Amino acid sequence: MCKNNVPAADAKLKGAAAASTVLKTISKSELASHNTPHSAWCAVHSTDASGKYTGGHVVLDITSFASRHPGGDLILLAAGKDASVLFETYHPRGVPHSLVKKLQIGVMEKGAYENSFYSWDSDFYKVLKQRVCERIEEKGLQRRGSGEILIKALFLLAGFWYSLYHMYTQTNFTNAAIASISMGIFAAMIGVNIQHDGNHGAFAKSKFINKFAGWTFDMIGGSAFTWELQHMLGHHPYTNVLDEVEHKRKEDEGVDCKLEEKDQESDPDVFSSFPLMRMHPLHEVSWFHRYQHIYAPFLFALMTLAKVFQQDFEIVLTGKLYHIDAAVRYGSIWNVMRFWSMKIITMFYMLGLPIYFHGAVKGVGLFVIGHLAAGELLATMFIVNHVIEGVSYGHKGVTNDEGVKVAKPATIMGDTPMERTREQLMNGKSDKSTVPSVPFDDWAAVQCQTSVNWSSGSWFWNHFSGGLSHQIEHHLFPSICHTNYCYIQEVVQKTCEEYGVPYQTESSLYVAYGKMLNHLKFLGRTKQL
Ligand code: HEM
Repeated sequence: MCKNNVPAADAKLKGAAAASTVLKTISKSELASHNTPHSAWCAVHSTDASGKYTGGHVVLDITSFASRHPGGDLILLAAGKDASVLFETYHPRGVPHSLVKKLQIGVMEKGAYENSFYSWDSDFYKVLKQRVCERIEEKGLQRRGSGEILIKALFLLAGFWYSLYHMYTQTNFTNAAIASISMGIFAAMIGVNIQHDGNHGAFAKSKFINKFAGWTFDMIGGSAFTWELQHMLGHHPYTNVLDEVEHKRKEDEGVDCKLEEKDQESDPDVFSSFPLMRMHPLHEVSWFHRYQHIYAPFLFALMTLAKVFQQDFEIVLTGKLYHIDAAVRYGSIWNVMRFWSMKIITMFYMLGLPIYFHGAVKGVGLFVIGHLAAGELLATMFIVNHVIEGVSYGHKGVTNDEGVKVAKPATIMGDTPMERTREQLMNGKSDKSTVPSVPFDDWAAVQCQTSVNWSSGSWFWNHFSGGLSHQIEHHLFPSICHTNYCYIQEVVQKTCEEYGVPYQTESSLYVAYGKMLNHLKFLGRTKQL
């Protein structure tokens, strides 16, 4: 049985910040000013010893605990903000209440973060966490990665360097281009299979190995720090949510964009990665969107180039990406130096050496070909998870009985799939009172509606896609190694069925891709949704 059994971290905690007896009230701006590794505070929603939410948020000083944190310095991503989502999703076995109490230095001022879209009161996620931990134990698996992912990682790294070597040494351009495509594919596979788990703290138990695995993203030309910020503070907590900038712009223009959630955060992985596309129902339609289902597959190929040349530099130079403050990573001169050093080194072997061996035009061509192959593969496997027929968009703000704006995921047709699944569950039961009631804004239920699986349960596709084929499981359990997803999938699906929560899975990547294009076609041609 899975318990909150984490004595090691607890025992090592000596003093930290908790000595004070009178807890001070902390404002949002004061919390936000403690957003660096040298002074890191974070807010998490308040619970009692049994894990029941008691309302409001406690403030923790995690500065000195960070070096002892079993999940490594990932904890620093929480600095300066409401970290309830990270706190809940990265600890499937929970965090001891006594540890939280020891780190607590204050409480958030009344009203701060009350307007967070998610609710955590239902049993759904708690039961899911427990069952998933039990399944992993039953199967004798490690929650974080072991031999299976390590062997794959070594194979992919060897494939990348071997392809690169061939790209330099093939005198025939066609052969060099084939090697470049192969290099691009291996780079994409390293991205989804190694760096992704490493940066989520899921590749291995060792913090050092996780860091090293995460760093492979810099090795293929990206930046692990940028990725952490945009993926873990943008995409995961705010999946399929329209970006704040777009919303503000519309408001300034006096457009009633129906988006009522004023302080909503954004999902920079999905929407801002793809200009010229209408991927969210609240985006305005332009004439060219009519053809987006035709040009989308070509545009997708630019994904990695856009990230490597635009987002990486934007965030390091401005210290911000949309709503995401980068101080916790790029506030450190060492991290900035690592960023620039790795950019220079990777440009040397991915662009400089091809130019040296093949001449300027062919060298640049090979570099671009590699990126296009990587971008196309990544986007194909990723976009179908979040932009597809039947998926819900994060939040169409609805006001609850207390006058608070909360999440109610809805599809582009305006329906909430959970209403349907709940009704089906009700119809099948003679005693309706036994049907569990999961709120629409329940964190885990929202994850199940804003993500879609494909080829669920398949070991091969799970490995090939680095777990992208099990996107629902990934969003629910980002700190569990992707090699486990095909083993926990059945538990997650059954629990969803039991609680009346939607679980959408497509039979193959091919089917999912077709549905994604249909969805884009509809979005590109329909003005008002
Ligand atoms: C805010 C205060 C936090 C505290 C007090 C805390 C404490 C802990 C503790 C006690 C563990 C060991 C759990 C176990 O072995 O089951 C742990 C593991 C972990 N934590 Fe945290 N954590 C915090 C925030 C975070 C954040 C913000 C992240 C991610 C962004 C994170 C990521 C992880 C990961 C990846 C693990 C390893 C999970 C595993 O073994 O499955 N933690 N943390």
